[in-house]
Amino acid sequence: MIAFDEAMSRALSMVRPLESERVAVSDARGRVLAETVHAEIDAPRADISAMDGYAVRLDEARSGQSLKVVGEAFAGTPFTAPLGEGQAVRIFTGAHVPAGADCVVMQEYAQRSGDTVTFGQGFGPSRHIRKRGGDFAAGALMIERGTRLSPAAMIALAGADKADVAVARQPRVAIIVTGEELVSPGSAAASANRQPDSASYGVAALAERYGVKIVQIFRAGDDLAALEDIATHALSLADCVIVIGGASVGERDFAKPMFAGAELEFAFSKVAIKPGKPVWFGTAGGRYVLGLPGNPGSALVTARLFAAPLLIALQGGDAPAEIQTVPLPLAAALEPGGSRETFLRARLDQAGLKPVANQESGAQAPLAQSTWLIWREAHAQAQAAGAMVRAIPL
Ligand SMILES: Nc1nc2c(c(=O)[nH]1)N[C@H]1C(S)=C(S)[C@@H](COP(=O)(O)OP(=O)(O)OC[C@H]3O[C@@H](n4cnc5c(N)ncnc54)[C@H](O)[C@@H]3O)O[C@H]1N2
Ligand code: MOO
Repeated sequence: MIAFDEAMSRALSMVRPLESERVAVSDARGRVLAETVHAEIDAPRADISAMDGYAVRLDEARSGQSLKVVGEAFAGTPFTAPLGEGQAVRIFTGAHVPAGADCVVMQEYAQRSGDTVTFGQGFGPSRHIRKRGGDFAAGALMIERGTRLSPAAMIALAGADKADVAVARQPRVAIIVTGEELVSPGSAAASANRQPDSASYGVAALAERYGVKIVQIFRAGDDLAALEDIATHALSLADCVIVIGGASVGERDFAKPMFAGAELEFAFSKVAIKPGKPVWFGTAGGRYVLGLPGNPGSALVTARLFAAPLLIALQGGDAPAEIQTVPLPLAAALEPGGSRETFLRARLDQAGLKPVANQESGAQAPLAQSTWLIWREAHAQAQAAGAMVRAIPL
C-alpha cells in the first residue's frame, strides 16, 4: 500500500488544469486566477485625509493660532483651489488634501467660531495624510496567477479597479452516493433498514468551498447495471466524479467496477492512511474520478486530503498549499499511533488541539465539533499535552 505523499504526487501528475474564462469581478469570488493582476489605478488616487478635521499648512498649525476656513473637502467632492497663507479647509476622511496643505489637524483639537478655526494643544505628530500611491501604484503587481480569490483577495482585486478577470473554468463535479441502505435525510425513520446519506452533504459542502460547481448528486443502490448507467451519465456531466462508498472489498462494493467500461485508469487504489484507507483516484472517459470510503468520517477526511488539492490543481492553483500543515500545541496527550499515517479529528481552543473523543470512521456526532485534522506520521510516538503537532484546518 502506498503512502499519502506518493498517492498525492501520482494523482497530481495526472491532473491537467482546465481552460480559463473571463468573469466579472462580481462573479470571481472563490475562483482561481488564470492571470496575474496588476493595478489599473493608484491607491489612494491622490493624497487624502485619514481623519475628519482641518487641512492646513504644517508651519501654520500651531496651538493658539487662528486660521480662516475657506471651504470644505469631502471624499468624492474636493476643494479645488490651493490653500493660501493663513487658511484652513474643513476636510473629511477620504477627501483629497487641497494643494498647499500638508497636514490635517483632527477636529478633536479644533475650536470653530464662524469661519475661524483655532487649534488646542496636543495634535500631531502625525500629519494624517495618506499619500497618493502609498497603497499601490498603477501597474503594480496585485495578485499572482494561481491565487484563489479569498474574501481578502477580492478587496485587492476590486481595489485595483478591475472590471473582469481571467479565472480557471469552474470545475463541474458530480457526486455518486452508493448504498442500498441510504436515503435522503428525513426519510430514514420510516424503515429500520434505512439510514440517511450524510456523507455527501459534507463532501458537497467541502467541494464547493474549493470553488467547484456541484452539477448533480446521484444516489443509487448496490446494483451494478444501474450504477454503470449512472457512471456514464455522471462522466458526461462533470469534469470530476466523486463516488462515496463501495470502495472496499465487499461483495456489493461497486464503486470501481461501475467505471470499468469507461477505461478506468488508477493513480492509486488505496493509501496507507487512517481513516480512509480505501480511497482511490484515477481517470475514466477523460474525466477524473475520486472514490471516497463510505464511512462518513473517512469520506470527509479523504475529501479534505484529496479532493481539496486536486480540485485546486484542476483550476491551476497551488495544490500543496491546500494541505500545508501548521504547527499547533496539543491540549491533551496522545497515545502512540498505528502503522498508517493518521488523521485525528480535533477542535481547537485556547489550550490547543483537542482530539474529539470518538475517532471511529463511522462516527458522525463528533464531526459537528471537528474543525481541524491532526496529522500524525505512521508509528508516531506518544505525545504529552503541550507537545507540538502538525495540523490542517478541516
Ligand atoms: N474486509 C475488509 N473490510 C473492510 C475494509 C477492509 O480493508 N477489508 N476496509 C474498511 C474500511 S477502512 C472502510 S473505510 C470501509 C469503507 O468501505 P466502503 O467505501 O465500501 O463503504 P460502504 O461499505 O459503502 O459503507 C461503509 C459504512 O458507511 C456507511 N455509509 C456509506 N455511505 C454513506 C453515506 N453517503 N452517508 C452515510 N453513511 C454512509 C455505510 O452505511 C456503512 O455503514 O470498509 C471497511 N471494510
Ligand atoms: O479507513 Mo476506514 O476509513 O478506517 O474506516
